[in-house]
Order: sequence, then structure tokens, then C-alpha cells
Amino acid sequence: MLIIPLFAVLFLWYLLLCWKWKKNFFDPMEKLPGDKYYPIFGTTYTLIGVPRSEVFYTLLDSIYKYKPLFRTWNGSHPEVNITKPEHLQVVLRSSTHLKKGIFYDNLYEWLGEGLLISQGAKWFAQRKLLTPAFHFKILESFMPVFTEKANLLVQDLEPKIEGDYFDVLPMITNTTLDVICETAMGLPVCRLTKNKEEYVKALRDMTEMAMWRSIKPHFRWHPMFYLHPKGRYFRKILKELHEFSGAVITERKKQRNNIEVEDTMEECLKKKKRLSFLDLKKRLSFLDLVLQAADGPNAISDKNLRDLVDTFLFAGFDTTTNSTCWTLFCLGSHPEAQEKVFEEVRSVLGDKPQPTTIEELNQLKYMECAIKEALRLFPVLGVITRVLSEDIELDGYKIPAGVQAILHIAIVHRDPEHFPEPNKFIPERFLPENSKTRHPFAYIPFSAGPRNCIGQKFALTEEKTILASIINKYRIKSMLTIDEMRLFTHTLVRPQDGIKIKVEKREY
Ligand code: HEM
Repeated sequence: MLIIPLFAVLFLWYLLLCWKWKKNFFDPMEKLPGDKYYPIFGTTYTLIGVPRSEVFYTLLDSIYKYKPLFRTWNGSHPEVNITKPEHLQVVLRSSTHLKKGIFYDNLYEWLGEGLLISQGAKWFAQRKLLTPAFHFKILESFMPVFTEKANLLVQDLEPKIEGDYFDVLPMITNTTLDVICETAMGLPVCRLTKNKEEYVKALRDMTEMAMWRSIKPHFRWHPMFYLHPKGRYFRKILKELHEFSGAVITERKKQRNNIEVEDTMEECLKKKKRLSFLDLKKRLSFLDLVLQAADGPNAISDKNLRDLVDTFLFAGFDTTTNSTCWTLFCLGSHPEAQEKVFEEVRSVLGDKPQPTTIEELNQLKYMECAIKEALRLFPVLGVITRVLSEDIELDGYKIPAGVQAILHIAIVHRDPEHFPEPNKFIPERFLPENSKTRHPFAYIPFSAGPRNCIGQKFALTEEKTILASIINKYRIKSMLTIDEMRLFTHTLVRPQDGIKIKVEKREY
């Protein structure tokens, strides 16, 4: 007998929720332009039946139809899409809109409460703990790793001389994975897995799955997702990825017990002591630095350590892989810019085959412009998200707290108002005299504000070492031009068919 009143109460409660949602979100958001809303799907129905390889271009069409400011609905979740630097600044510079968007919910089971996804006090404590780990002195101590791995890559390229076009992406992937394992974890990859390719495949499949779920709102509900074959596959690769990071921690802890680590990171920095331990066993990795800093009362649980390791593997490896490949691709399709980079490398290095110090890298100014320009055209993370923690006003529209802000880095990077001839590769745009009047939020490949990329200096140092080592020995030719390149959004912006290049040995 109680059933009928219970249902009536539940129904009234549901109606109240719908009324609140309509008043707080639907009515204000519907004032913004955008595709028509339908229940359950929101506006994601525009992607139904679209082949995976076309999703990127379909999304792009709708962005160009409604930009600069428009709304989308991910199921019943409202989203404001932002493509103007002034508007990006409102969200990114704020110290309140720090929570990441719902896209990252799809990576939560893998990355947990690591720096990338955590929020509030937990995020702040990790950011504070990890910031010194990216100090110039620490980066300097990683130079031997960057140089050694770049040298191995140069050797691997040798058999390709005068051969046909080949995809350079797997080779760069190999190098950057080695680098992140030895710098961030202090361990060579071969100690962690017999099959690197399997780990890389699992990592990329995981990001693909996150992308797939983000455009299918009904699969955000875990039970529904796990019933689907993709959900079962997700569980399998999640286990593999966690086994890898678990192995990193066990191995490094075991090694640490056998190593005498002479100083803590803070003591080294205070004494301005060089942290360049050439013996791999004695070089401090990020993981060691965290383990040291968290010794005693600040001890970190194994679960938190695993989140951190997974976060570094996700954020610090495929990003640099893509950025390095995009720069190689752009230089390979712009021989004049490539020759300028080469001349600069020769003038800085003389007869040395590779850079070995940060001072040398700092002199590679034109190369830095080329990397920045490649990151403008192909920004690795084309979109980032935040959940608004309070109401904001943009162009006279009130956007309520709780809405997800989608910040379109890739679109603002190709805005002709800030970058004339936006689809052309012109490294000179980043010379100081050409960029000083540009809006500070018109170019943000590493995001900006309090949650910007903690690893940007690390990435540039690694990338410059790899590129200088390659360009100093080889001339690169890309098979495709920028206009011919087909893209694929897969959490990161990736090429659909790899990066095909030819290499020729330089004579001098
Ligand atoms: C070219 C290479 C890279 C690019 C383009 C890049 C880009 C970005 C962007 C756009 C964000 C903001 C993400 C968001 O708000 O959702 C970010 C955050 C982050 N990046 Fe990078 N990144 C690169 C390399 C690295 C490297 C090498 C590391 C570590 C070794 C790293 C570690 C991180 C971490 C931990 C965060 C989260 C920071 C926080 O939320 O406080 N990144 N990166």
C-alpha cells in the first residue's frame, strides 16, 4: 500500500529536479547559439553514425558554424564552448575554476587522484610537492638521459637513409617512453616490461576509449559501459596499465633500499649542488624526489604513488611524442625553415654531434620558434575543460556555475585575427619582435594560469635535444603537406596515418 505514495514522492522529487535543471541550466544556456537539444543525447546526436575518422571534422564544422561562443549538451550536461582569448582568460586565469571537466571522469579509474585530475586541497598539495621536481637543476641532471636516448634514435634512423617514406611515430614513441621511464621513474623500460609495444598500445587504447565514451553520454554510466565489449576490454587494459605502474613502484622502492641517496632534493637545491649523477642508479628520478619529500609524516600511500606514476606516464610521454613528431613533420615539409634550424644547430654545436647542456639548448632560438609554431598548428591537446565553480558573464551571456567550459585551444591557435595566414607554418611569428603585442591567451599549448602544464620546460628540453640530434645529421622530407594531413582526435590530436618521412644523410 505504501508503494503508491512512495512512487508519487519519487515522481514529485524527479519533477522538482527537472524544474531546477531547466531554471538553472536549460533556460540560460538555451540563449546561446548551438544545435537543437534532445533528451538523453543532448546535442551529441550530431555524431551518430559518423565514422570515427570523421568525428574530428564533424566537430570542427559545428565549431566554425557557431563560434566564437556557443553551447552544446553532453546528454543533460550543459557545456559552453569558448574560442576567444579574452574569454579563455576569464576561465583559465581564475583561481576558482580549477576543477577539470567530465571528460576526465573517463580516465579516473586509471589516473585516480593524480595531479592531472585531482582537485581542491589534494591538487594543491601535489602541485606544491611536485613543483621543485621541475627545477632547472633537476632538468639539467636529466640531460645525459635526453642525449643518450636521442643518440640511440639517430642510430636507429641510419638504416632508413635513402630508403622510402616510413612512419617515424613508433621510433619517436620508443625514445620518449625510454626518457620518461628513466627520468620520472628512474628505471629503464626493459626492467618493467618485456613488451613496450603492448604497454603503448594499452595506453593509446585507453585514451581512445575515453574519447569514445565522451561522445556517447549513455556509456558514462559504469554498469552500462561494462556490459559493452569495449567496457570489458577497458577492464583488461586498465589491469595491464596498473600492473606496469605497480611494477615501477615496487622496483624503485627495492632499488632505493640499496642506494645511498646522499641529499634530499631541497638540500641539493639549497646548496646549488649539481644533481648530475651519471650512474643511473644514483640519478634522482621524479619518483625518488617524491618519495624523499614524502618521507616521514607526509608518507604517500601506494595508491597515491601509483596515481602519480600513471599521471606522469600519461601526461609526460605521448604529449612529447606527438609534439616532436609534429615539429619534424613541419620542418620536413618546409625545407627553408629546416635549413635555418640546421645552420643554427651547427653554429651552436660546432663539430659536436649533439647538444649536451641546457646552455646550448637555450641558444637554439629559431628551433624553439619552430617547435612553438608546430604546437600552434597541432597543439597536442586541442581542447581542455573546466567546470565553472561560479557564474560568469561572457559577451553579455550569463553562464551558470556547474557548466562545463570547453576551451578550444586548437581553434584560437588558428584565429586569423591573431595569426595571419593561420594554416601556414611560419616560425618567425614567435620571434620576440613579432609576438610582443599578441594577446597572452591567443597561444596556450600548455594551457595557462594555476593549472598550466607543470612539465613544459621538461618537454621543450627533451624535444630540442632530440630534434637537434636528428637535424644535425639528417635532412628530413615529409610525404604530405600541412593541407594534406588528416587528423584524428583521440584525447590528443594525432595524425590518422602516422608521420611519414624520408631521411637523407647530411654531408659536411
Ligand atoms: C609538448 C608536450 C606537452 C604538452 C603540449 C602539454 C600540455 C598540457 C596541457 C594543455 C595541460 C593542461 C591540461 C588540462 O587542463 O586538462 C597539461 C597539464 C599537465 N601536464 Fe603537460 N604537456 C606536455 C608535456 C608534459 C610533460 C613532459 C609532463 C611531465 C613530465 C607533463 C605533465 C603535466 C601534468 C602533471 C599536468 C597537470 C597539471 C595540473 O593540473 O596541475 N606535461 N599539459
